Amino acid sequence: LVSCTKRTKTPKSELAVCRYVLLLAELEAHQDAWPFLRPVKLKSVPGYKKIIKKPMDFFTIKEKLINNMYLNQENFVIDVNLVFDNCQKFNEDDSEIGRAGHRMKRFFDKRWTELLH
Ligand SMILES: Cn1cc(C(=O)NCCN2CCCC2)ccc1=O
Repeated sequence: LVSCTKRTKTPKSELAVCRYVLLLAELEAHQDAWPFLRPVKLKSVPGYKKIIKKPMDFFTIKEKLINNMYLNQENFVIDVNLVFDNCQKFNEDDSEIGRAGHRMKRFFDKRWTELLH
C-alpha cells in the first residue's frame, strides 16, 4: 500500500488512494457502520442471496483497496454506493438497518465532496 504519511510529492493516483484509505477509515469508525463492516452472512439472512446480486461491504472494499484493485476513483465510489444501494433494496427505509444506511450514505456523500476540494 502507498505510504500515506510520506511527505514527499506523490503522483496523483497515490494521493487518490490515500483519500480512499482515509475515507474508508472514517466510514468504518462511524457509529452507524455496524451493518456494513463485514459481508452479510448469506446463510443467516433469509432472501439476501436471492435479492442482492452483488453484495458489498466495507471490509471487502478495504481488501480491494489494499490489493490495488481500484484502478480509478470511479470504481471505489461504485463499490461504496453498492453497499448503500443494496441496503435500500433489502431493508425498509423505516428500519434499524435502513436508517443506518441512509445516515451512512449522507455521511459518505458529504465527506467525498469535501475531500475533492
Ligand atoms: C447490510 N445488512 C446487514 C444485515 C445484517 O444482519 N448484518 C449483520 C449485523 N451483525 C449483527 C451483529 C454484528 C453485526 C442484514 C441486512 C442488510 O442489508
